Amino acid sequence: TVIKGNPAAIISSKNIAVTQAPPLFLSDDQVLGLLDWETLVPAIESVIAGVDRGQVIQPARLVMRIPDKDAVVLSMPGYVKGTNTSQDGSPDDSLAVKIVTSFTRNKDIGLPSILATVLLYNPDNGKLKVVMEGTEITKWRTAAASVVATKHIFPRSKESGLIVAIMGSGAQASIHAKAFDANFNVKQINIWNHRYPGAQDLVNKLSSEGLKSVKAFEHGQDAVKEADIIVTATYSSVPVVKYEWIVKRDVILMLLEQE
Ligand SMILES: NC(=O)C1=CN([C@@H]2O[C@H](COP(=O)(O)OP(=O)(O)OC[C@H]3O[C@@H](n4cnc5c(N)ncnc54)[C@H](O)[C@@H]3O)[C@@H](O)[C@H]2O)C=CC1
Ligand SMILES: O=C(O)C1=NCCCC1
Repeated sequence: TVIKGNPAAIISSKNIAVTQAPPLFLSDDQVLGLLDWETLVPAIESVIAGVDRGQVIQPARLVMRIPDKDAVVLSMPGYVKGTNTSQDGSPDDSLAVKIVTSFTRNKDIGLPSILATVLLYNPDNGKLKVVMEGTEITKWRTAAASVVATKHIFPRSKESGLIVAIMGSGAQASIHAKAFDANFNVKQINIWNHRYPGAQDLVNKLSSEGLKSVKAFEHGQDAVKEADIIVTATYSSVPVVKYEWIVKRDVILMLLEQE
């Protein structure tokens, strides 16, 4: 796809929708090129604050299960009343629908379990502006929300030398390791997976990407016992962390759940 102009500017501009221009298509790679923690974390922070101020419309998501495929389809519309003005001087309201598919057997064919599409509309007339693959933005957004939660509700989040334990070694485990490494003063990241080689593979991948002090653990209890921050990112139907494993008195626990 050839994008004329800066995709970020096109997305935030309303002019594209006023004309008869067809929707822009953005691939995951193109979306990835627009994502960074410095922009995303404050954006998520501001939208969560907007919920409190009544600036966000976000109905409960529609969940469709397909039991014979171990699959779920989630439909998530959302509207955010803008507070700033965009380049053309009008408020930067946003109207979008995200559709997520969760096919847990996808690992067998080398596809992510969670795939997503985001449809972005002109908030004043409902015209479709952008169709984007939403798998990367979904990964990043989820981890950014964990960062925001940690910043605001974990009193020790500004401490240095934090230990993060991550249960799972898939897409969310990986992006949470990167998010916590980039946004907090982390001393060590412990990775546990129900299949140990998965934890080792993720440690190798993160280390090769420059993360320091990432360690694989064979037993969940060992991974969490010194942890300040614990993230569970698995498809397990039973708890992967036991209360009695947690040694420190003030720990933040983030549970990423399948519907
Ligand atoms: N990928 C995303 O953007 C988001 C994912 N989530 C949720 O986070 C969780 C993990 O998702 P992903 O990392 O994307 O999936 P993934 O398929 O990439 O990783 C799944 C992880 O769960 C482990 N696992 C699978 N079955 C297990 C079992 N029975 N017991 C223990 N561990 C098991 C796998 O070994 C792997 O480490 C899911 O519950 C998902 O719904 C939530 C929000 C966004
Ligand atoms: O995007 C989200 O929110 C998701 N929630 C749970 C399943 C994966 C995506």
